[in-house]
Amino acid sequence: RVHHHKWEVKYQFKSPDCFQKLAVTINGMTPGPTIYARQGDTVVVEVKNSLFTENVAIHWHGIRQIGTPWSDGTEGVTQCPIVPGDTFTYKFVVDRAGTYIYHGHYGMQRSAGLNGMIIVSVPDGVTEPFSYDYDRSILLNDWWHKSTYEQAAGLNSVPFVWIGEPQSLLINGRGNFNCSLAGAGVCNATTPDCSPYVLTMVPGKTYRLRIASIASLSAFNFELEGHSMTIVEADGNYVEPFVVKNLNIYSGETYSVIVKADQDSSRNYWAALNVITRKPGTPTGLGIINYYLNSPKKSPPTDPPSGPIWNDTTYFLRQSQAIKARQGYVTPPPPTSDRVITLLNTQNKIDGRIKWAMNNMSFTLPDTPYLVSLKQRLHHVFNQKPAPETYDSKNFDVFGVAKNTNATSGNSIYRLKFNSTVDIILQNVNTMTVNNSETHPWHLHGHDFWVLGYGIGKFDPMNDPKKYNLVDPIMKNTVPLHRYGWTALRFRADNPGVWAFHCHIEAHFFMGMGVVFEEGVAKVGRLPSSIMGCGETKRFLRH
Ligand SMILES: O=C1O[C@H]([C@@H](O)CO)C(O)=C1O
Repeated sequence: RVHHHKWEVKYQFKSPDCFQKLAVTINGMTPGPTIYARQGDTVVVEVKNSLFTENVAIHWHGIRQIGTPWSDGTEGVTQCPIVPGDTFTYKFVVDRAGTYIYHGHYGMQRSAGLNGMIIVSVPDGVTEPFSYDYDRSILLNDWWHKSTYEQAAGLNSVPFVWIGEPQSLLINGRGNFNCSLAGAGVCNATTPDCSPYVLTMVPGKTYRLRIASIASLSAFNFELEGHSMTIVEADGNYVEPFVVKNLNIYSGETYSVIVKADQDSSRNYWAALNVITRKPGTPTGLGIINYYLNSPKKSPPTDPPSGPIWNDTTYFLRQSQAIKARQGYVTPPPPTSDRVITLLNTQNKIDGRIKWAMNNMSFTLPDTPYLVSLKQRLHHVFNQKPAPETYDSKNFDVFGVAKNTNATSGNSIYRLKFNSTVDIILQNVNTMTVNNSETHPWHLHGHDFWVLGYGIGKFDPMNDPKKYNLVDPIMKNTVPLHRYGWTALRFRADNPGVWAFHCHIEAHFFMGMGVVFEEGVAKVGRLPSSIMGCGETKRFLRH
């Protein structure tokens, strides 16, 4: 089956947390419309850019784009941006059931509201390894009142202006800012835009909740007061079920949890969204679990859950380590890898601006998308020197304030041997601030990777690999790198194309926290001319 969607991307005034802001919308909505499809279907999305003064690109997060690398929607990597007034058609196959998201991948538009969910159901005749009565989706986000334009300009200015903590946390696009703090600006506490999200549950029934985070900065803890959750899916892969009181979810991750409406049906409960891993500066985001026949407006009689202590890294690490592939659905990783790339994550200062660098290279996008320059062999449009494979680990103190030595900006990439097995060791450290390390959710385009292990402190290449889970590791596309920690991943470079791998914090990617992998680009089919038009790609349009 083929699903056709026609989307118009434009600015509209929205008040998701009662405070009015210009948001980037799809057909007037933020979050945008949910895409529903069945495994194996083709999705076609015609995107018209009606922003007038800004480019657009949309990434289908978790969809591997096998055979369609030009539809990945990564501006500067897989396509030229869609210029104002133009229409671009994305076409791809959703080859695996699961919960996915989509979002803008140009500038910081994801943060301005350009995001939504993709729900892929199992093919007819296939049953899932868990059962439920109802299927519901919950998209989590953080929200600022300043325009993302202003935020991006600040991040690029000397002196550097940080975006700060969000004003609100949104559950399915709804938050509740205290209008008495609004100062200048329009704030209306009674607008229907910001009435809290209500999840109505029928007593005794079982719910599958598909929970995704599209947050720009925050890591979240999501709790359904009084109800435990059984985690059964992560990033489109089945999880060996385990029960949690609350879910730690990092930007770019998706989960399915099973929840039973088995509590006191005479009252309602809170759905609570709290910030973790950064010192919270934002009130708890609140929704209502409404037991059927109570009024959805009836406030729960209890205080909302305040979440775990924000810096309880042990707790976050334990939940990450508990996620295993479901028995019967395990794809074991290759036992060894052909190449190990170690990526040191540092905060740096370059030309007076704060940046993030991987092995001392802060990533910048070239004017000509890599997919075109690599396929057409335009060797002069980006630095051909391979990106740095590792860092000087012997002389690096991961707990000390970053010394900021020798960092530069660059657009070199990693070229991977087609079909080879690659290990990535992400190494976190202290930032440029004393006693501070930040959690970074890393997202890989075009693949799932096996999550081999996590640890705290400096990765030990002699001993830590002995503790890798090579038996039943989960496969994911987004994974947290915990504070002062390391995360080890393995993937097969088996998808011809050019793929970004980056921190899913919008501001951090903007500040250079990413790398690019190329594999098998010679095997990529004829590139559609619709991805061209910018930089050196213009020469291929002159016929
Ligand atoms: O990238 C970041 O910059 C700030 C801060 O470190 C400097 O202002 C912050 O909290 C980030 O996550």
